[in-house]
Amino acid sequence: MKLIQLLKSLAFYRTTQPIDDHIEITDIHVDSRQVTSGSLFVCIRGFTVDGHDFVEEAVQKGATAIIAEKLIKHNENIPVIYVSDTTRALAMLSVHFYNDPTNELELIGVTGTNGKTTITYLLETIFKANQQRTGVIGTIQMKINDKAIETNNTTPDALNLQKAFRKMRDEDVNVAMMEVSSHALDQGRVFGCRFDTAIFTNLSQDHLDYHKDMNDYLRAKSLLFSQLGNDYPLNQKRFAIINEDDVASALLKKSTGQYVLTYGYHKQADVMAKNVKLHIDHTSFQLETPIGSIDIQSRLIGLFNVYNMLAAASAAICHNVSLHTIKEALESMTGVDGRFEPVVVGQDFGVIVDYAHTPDSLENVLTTIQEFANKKITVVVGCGGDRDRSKRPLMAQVAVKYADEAVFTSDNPRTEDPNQIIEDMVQGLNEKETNYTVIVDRKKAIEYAIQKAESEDIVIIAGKGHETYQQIGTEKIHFDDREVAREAIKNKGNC
Ligand SMILES: CC(=O)N[C@H]1[C@@H](OP(=O)(O)OP(=O)(O)OC[C@H]2O[C@@H](n3ccc(=O)[nH]c3=O)[C@H](O)[C@@H]2O)O[C@H](CO)[C@@H](O)[C@@H]1O[C@H](C)C(=O)N[C@@H](C)C(=O)N[C@H](CCC(=O)O)C(=O)O
Ligand SMILES: Nc1ncnc2c1ncn2[C@@H]1O[C@H](COP(=O)(O)OP(=O)(O)OP(=O)(O)O)[C@@H](O)[C@H]1O
Ligand SMILES: N[C@H](CCC[C@H](N)C(=O)O)C(=O)O
Ligand SMILES: [Mg+2]
Repeated sequence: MKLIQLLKSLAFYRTTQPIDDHIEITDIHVDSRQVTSGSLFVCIRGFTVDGHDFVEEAVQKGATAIIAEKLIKHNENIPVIYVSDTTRALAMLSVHFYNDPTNELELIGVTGTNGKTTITYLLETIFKANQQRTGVIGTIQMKINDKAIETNNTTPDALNLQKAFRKMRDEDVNVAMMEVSSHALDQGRVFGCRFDTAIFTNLSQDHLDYHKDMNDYLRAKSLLFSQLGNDYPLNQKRFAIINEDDVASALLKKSTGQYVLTYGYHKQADVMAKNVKLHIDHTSFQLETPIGSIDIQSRLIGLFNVYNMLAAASAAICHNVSLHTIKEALESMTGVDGRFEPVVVGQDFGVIVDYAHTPDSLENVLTTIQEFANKKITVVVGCGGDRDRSKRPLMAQVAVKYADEAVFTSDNPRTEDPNQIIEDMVQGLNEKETNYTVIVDRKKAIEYAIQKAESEDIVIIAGKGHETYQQIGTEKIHFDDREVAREAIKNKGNC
């Protein structure tokens, strides 16, 4: 694409020299290490380094133009285009470069502290059952139809997002569901995405390393709703799908000028679960919606998953999927990678791997297990390094409150001392709360819990779910809770 053409996506800019009509842009890059000949390099000020410091490297690698927001020294032959905000410019340029791909597909965004990944996978199953071609973007991976692509972030930056949506369109995807993290909303990674539907799951404590406080965290989440398609024609309805039972629902409803569809269990809502029956191996409820009601029997466990199913069903009916198809899909879903995933090697006790890494999700998972367990519950849990420190004591409190024994261990210590992270957790406990053991080495912690388990006990290994690594320092070492648990069960030898 011609540079002069691409720059039409920017409202105002200044250039160091007149833009030559012939300059062709072959690609856009934000990382100097990835620049290829003929690219446009956009300088982004990061949390760690400043992209403006890498212009020289970008030019050496063949960048033919630079977008910057602060004065840079430059090679006279390369035009520099100055804008007031390079992050916003990146989104606009990417949308233009990839020819506005989200205008060509139905796009559903999911935000909230817990449940996003689960809901996007439920939606994928529903839309597949509806004979549509699907794309998924989120924590585990990106998926284009059945092809999985590895990603670094739950929500990629604006450039990689628009590129991914174009790839989806090239593969005839017509509906995409993506997790929209609060970090992404705060950093403008989803500027330029034309959401048709925005889902809110719930709000509870997490990420207070990044957000100043819970209000700031909620403000970031609300951006998905305030950015929801105000420029759309009336015949194309946009929906905000909101959990009525969550205290944040009132503010989020006010944040959007679009249609609102609420879902819930306790409070009166547009879409409701009635007659909920929770069992150890399945869940049943009646799904009541504005287009009718239908009985659902699902293999997902726990009330929190009823909420996830309500959210997914609500979005699906807004996208004209029939109740019959929603039922068929929800009932076919066996689970999501690393979420409440049983590890079964023929042993006579239960082992579950789950991704609970917040106080609220840990409480949900432990209270769900408590409902069915009649013998000992052991939880193996840690807290991530270089992440919200204030959730550590809260997670320890939840662990000792709902489990008979907690084994505190490491969960991606990153650049922190794992002993100190566990110390921060233990600080949350009083002298009467002694039902815990500290085993820093996660493998040994899992082995210990499994070794001690007796017939019908339940061991829940929380926090890492689908992850296949342990990040120590800046290095990622292969580690999979499910593999370690399976090995430990075999070594115990009662299966
Ligand atoms: C705190 C945070 O959000 N950081 C994100 C941010 O990185 P950063 O600001 O540190 O970037 P940086 O390293 O300073 O680089 C600045 C610029 O210089 C460029 N650069 C850098 C080095 C170089 O040699 N040349 C060069 O050009 C970089 O490409 C970049 O454009 O921008 C990067 C690119 O988009 C992200 O990958 C990165 O996410 C990091 C890996 C991260 O851990 N983020 C977490 C906190 C996060 O975003 N999590 C949420 C999910 C949370 C949840 O809901 O559970 C997510 O959406 O993933
Ligand atoms: N609706 C929910 N409410 C509370 N807890 C939930 C809910 N759904 C799932 N959980 C718990 O949270 C964990 C993470 O679920 P999931 O991966 O779907 O959430 P997420 O919002 O994508 O998380 P992340 O922000 O890390 O990407 C699950 O393993 C389960 O323990
Ligand atoms: N997306 C979450 C994942 C946390 C998972 C847990 N295993 C950890 O590393 O803290 C985060 O980045 O906070
Ligand atoms: Mg997720």
